[in-house]
Amino acid sequence: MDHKRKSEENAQAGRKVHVEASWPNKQPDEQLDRYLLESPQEDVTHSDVWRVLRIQSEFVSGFGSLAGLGPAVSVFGSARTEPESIYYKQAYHVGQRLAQAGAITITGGGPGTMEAANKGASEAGGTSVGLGIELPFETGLNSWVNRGINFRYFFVRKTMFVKYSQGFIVLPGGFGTLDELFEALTLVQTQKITGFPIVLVGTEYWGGLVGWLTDVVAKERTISPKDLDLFHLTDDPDEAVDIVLRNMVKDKEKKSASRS
Ligand SMILES: CC(C)=CCNc1ncnc2c1ncn2[C@@H]1O[C@H](COP(=O)(O)O)[C@@H](O)[C@H]1O
Repeated sequence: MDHKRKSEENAQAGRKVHVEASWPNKQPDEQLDRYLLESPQEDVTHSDVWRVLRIQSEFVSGFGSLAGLGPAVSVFGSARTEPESIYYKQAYHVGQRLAQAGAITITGGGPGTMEAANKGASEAGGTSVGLGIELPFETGLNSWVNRGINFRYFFVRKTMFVKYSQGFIVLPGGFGTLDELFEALTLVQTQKITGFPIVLVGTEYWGGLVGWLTDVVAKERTISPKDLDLFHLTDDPDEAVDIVLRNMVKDKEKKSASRS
């Protein structure tokens, strides 16, 4: 996928891409997230203290940019999914359906499944958010993001997905996707977030993991058997969208009832 060419085409077509750096004076080759996670050495201990202020500022600018975003759903999946893949088509469909329903699509702003969901949302006239991450192999935001923010710290960015969406739809993916999935599951399990639907799309892909969670993890009681109800599993992207949209309506009704 030639992203540069796509960006130029988008620019010519007049598509507006609003990108905000979450930290001013951004130096793309500086991998702050990596430095932060390195073991402390005598001479860098003090810079860790300053780093806290940078992290704080990334939270502040993320919250500032996304405040009042509106109803949104985060869509996750592999950065490596090819456009010919069924998962790419499904993610596109998810983005499209969300936009048609007036919901915002949030992704990691990268290639593959993220690009597909952003493309579906953007082509259906919806708000297509990309929460990009600075990586050593810079890929940049995909061309279908029409509201983009760049982050340096994965953990700051992950907070934004949870805080500004009302559900997760998770297509097949690798470590990044699994990280996002399990963070959400842990937050729901520990009731840090409530009424938050998590839908896995792709029974063949996720079946092994779900089987292991059921036959080993729940059986060994390292999770409660009822924790298996914290997520849905489907092959149908429409069903995935319906689950999160239904939950959004329920949530809205609950909030307005508690106000009256
Ligand atoms: C080709 C390649 C690896 C590009 C990396 N470019 C990326 N850009 C933005 N978010 C990403 C990227 N890689 C991983 N992520 C994050 O991790 C998830 C995908 O990771 P994975 O490919 O399943 O493990 C995404 O939902 C996203 O939030």
